[in-house]
Amino acid sequence: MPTSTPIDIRALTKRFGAITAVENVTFSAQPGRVTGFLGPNGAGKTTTLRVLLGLARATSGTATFGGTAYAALDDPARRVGASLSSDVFHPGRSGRDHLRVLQIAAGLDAERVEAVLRRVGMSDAADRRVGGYSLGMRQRLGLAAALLGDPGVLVLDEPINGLDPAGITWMRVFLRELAAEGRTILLSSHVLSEVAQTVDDVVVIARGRIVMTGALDDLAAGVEARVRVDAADRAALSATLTAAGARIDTPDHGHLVATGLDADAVGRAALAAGIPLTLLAPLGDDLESIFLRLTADDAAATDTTTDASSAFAGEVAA
Ligand SMILES: Nc1ncnc2c1ncn2[C@@H]1O[C@H](COP(=O)(O)OP(=O)(O)OP(=O)(O)O)[C@@H](O)[C@H]1O
Repeated sequence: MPTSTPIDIRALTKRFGAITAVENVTFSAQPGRVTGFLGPNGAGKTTTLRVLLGLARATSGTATFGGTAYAALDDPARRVGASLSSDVFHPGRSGRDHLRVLQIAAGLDAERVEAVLRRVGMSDAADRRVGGYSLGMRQRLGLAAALLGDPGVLVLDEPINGLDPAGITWMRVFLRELAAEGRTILLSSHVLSEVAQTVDDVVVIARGRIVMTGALDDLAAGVEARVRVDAADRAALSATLTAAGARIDTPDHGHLVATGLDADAVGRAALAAGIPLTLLAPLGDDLESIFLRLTADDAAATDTTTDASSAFAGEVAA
């Protein structure tokens, strides 16, 4: 059984000259769980992971494995496995040779190469040149490399990016299995829906700052319902829904949007007031829409962002 430790990121800030890539980021990832580190492109995910893996230096704050920085780990290859999207594979080298080079450099047994090839289902393709691999095969090879030292902690940058549906299912089952073995798994993604069925916990980052941490369920649980609704007598509908406790927002696609009541409550309020509805459609309560509202690029869209984040049951930083 590999030795597993939590990942602890505390008050991490990383600046590149005038650019602040990551600001005061704090979160942890626990053993036995898959933690999704989620945010749009450029949000600061890769920078955070690079600091964690000792590939970049923090401007301030710490990123450790149970209190120990990567560079200070006794036997890093056996403790932490990583796969970064920037990893380069020599295109003329076979998958097996790529792993051999890493295995030798890390001082691991040669049999580990065959073990990880089997584990990621790449034994048959192992003698082919990496240059001819599909993106899915490269992802598997990256994962095989991360697993060489049978580490208790896995740090994976966008492991699902570019996979086809069968590949996503395979990766999901595999990562769940690795977590069930007690490993700490931190994976980044810019698409929540791709990892929603894989992760236990989520850490959402936008513009270098954490906007939400908690269990995946917290993401959906605290968000106010929104309903697109309309009636021939829009003024009467608006007054009725306001009286029932909804806020009526700017028209969406030319219709009213009621926030704070779900579709059932909106329908009942209209019925009680004798207002025939011409439209009643729940809005934006699928996970991806919530994620997009939370990470909206337009920082001034704080109406949605603040409303949504302040309602989270999980720990929230504005
Ligand atoms: N070496 C660097 N020098 C200058 N700016 C950088 C450097 N590395 C990253 N940045 C900037 O820091 C910010 C965060 O980038 P980062 O790559 O960490 O985001 P990300 O969330 O991983 O996005 P992506 O998925 O696109 O890689 C971006 O504005 C990026 O341009």
